[in-house]
Amino acid sequence: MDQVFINGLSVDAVIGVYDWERIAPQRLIIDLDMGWDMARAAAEDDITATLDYAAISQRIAGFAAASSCALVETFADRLASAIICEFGVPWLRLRVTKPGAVPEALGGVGVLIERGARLS
Ligand SMILES: Nc1nc2c(c(=O)[nH]1)N=C([C@H](O)[C@@H](O)CO)CN2
Repeated sequence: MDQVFINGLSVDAVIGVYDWERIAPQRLIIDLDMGWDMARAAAEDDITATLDYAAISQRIAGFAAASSCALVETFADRLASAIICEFGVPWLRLRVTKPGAVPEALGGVGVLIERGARLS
C-alpha cells in the first residue's frame, strides 16, 4: 500500500495528568503514516487526488491547539478519528511523542496507534 507521511511535526497542546500540566501548553511531536492509493494522483499529477500533507499538518496543529486531554492515549485516539473522518484515510499509524515528560528518556515517551484497515 502506498503511504503519505508526516514526520516530526511539532505542535503545542495542553496535555497531562498533573495540575501543573494544565496551566500551559507542552510540545508534542507527531509522526503519521497514512495509507493511500496514489496511482491516480501520480498519473494525473493532481493534488486533489491525494492526501495533502500540508493541509493535514495544519489540521493537526489546530487540533492540538484546541485540545486539553490528560493522556496522550486520548489525544492520539481523537486525532486519529478526526483524520480518518475528515480526510477519508483508510488506515493510519500515529505516533505521539511527549519529549519532555521523562527527561532520562532521550528519545521521548508516548504512544503508537494504528487505526483502520490496510489496503492491499
Ligand atoms: N501511558 C501514559 N503514561 C503517562 C502519561 C500518559 O499520558 N500516558 N502521562 C503522564 C504525565 O502526564 C507525564 O507526562 C508528566 O511527566 C505520566 N504517564
